[in-house]
Amino acid sequence: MTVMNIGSIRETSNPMADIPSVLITGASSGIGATYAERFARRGHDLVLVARDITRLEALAARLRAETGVAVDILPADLTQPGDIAAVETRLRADRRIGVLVNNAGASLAGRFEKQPADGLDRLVALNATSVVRLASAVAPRFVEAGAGAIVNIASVVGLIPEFGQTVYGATKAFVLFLSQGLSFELAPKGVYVQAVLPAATRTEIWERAGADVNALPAMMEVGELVDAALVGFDRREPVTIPVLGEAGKWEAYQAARQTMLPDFSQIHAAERYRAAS
Ligand SMILES: NC(=O)C1=CN([C@@H]2O[C@H](COP(=O)(O)OP(=O)(O)OC[C@H]3O[C@@H](n4cnc5c(N)ncnc54)[C@H](OP(=O)(O)O)[C@@H]3O)[C@@H](O)[C@H]2O)C=CC1
Ligand SMILES: N[C@@H](C=O)C(=O)O
Repeated sequence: MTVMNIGSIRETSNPMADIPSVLITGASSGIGATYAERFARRGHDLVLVARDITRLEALAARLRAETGVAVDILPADLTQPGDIAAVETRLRADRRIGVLVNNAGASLAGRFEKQPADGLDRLVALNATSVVRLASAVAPRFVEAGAGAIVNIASVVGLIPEFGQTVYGATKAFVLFLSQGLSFELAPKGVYVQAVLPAATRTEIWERAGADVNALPAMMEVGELVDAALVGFDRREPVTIPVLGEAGKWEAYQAARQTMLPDFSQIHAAERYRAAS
């Protein structure tokens, strides 16, 4: 089996050599738990982060038994400063960790004017602040090593203000922008950054937000989502949108955005904004 090391792709005949550990947030269910299973089957030791200790312990025991990899659990509520600090410390100190999967996240039911400010604050803390804090914790060590990978789970909703999940979508737009910016800054230094944009995927996020997933339109199964995201990961794709059939549509979107850049260096208001004299 050829093992590709993250960042600098080195091939080795020894299947157990140079396989970095993977720290996955939101690993107790859904996409995170599936990433844990897939990376364990690839031979990566794991550090699993979430709040539910019982579920983390059960998953860890199963993966140890089924794959033989080492699995640590690190219970943490990523909206709580003391807890996220412990995860940051692990990321800084544990030099075996070569992949960070920033997956933990939630959505919030209701329309903006009905959503409580405290709920919105927690949503931003989990979906956005925790992502940037954990990336910040690990980036210096990855840059120093000239290798490493940061996988940030965004969402297609971050591209759809019309979807009506405004703050959730805003957090996902933040994750996408953060990932693209980090890729611009860190890829030249050997660090791979991937934004993954799932569409609707069958996980507990729906029930946790008060929806009946069985009453919703059909959606992707979580194993198919993660397997597609890992195809993008293995290709070192900076932005992976598993449901997008034509890569050219994303490339055209990026190109259209970049056509505006020369205008952003203008020092006078555009003609269309000049008050009629
Ligand atoms: N399912 C979908 O349709 C889509 C999901 N996504 C994104 O995928 C990611 C994973 O969600 P998904 O698997 O669907 O949903 P799940 O609800 O199944 O998983 C969410 C995970 O995040 C953890 N989590 C929730 N709150 C906290 C917290 N405060 N601190 C630490 N961990 C927390 C949960 O564990 P615990 O409760 O044990 O803490 C759980 O492991 C999210 O970022 C989501 O926005 C993106 C697009 C589509
Ligand atoms: N989690 C879903 C919406 O709530 C999504 O990101 O599609």
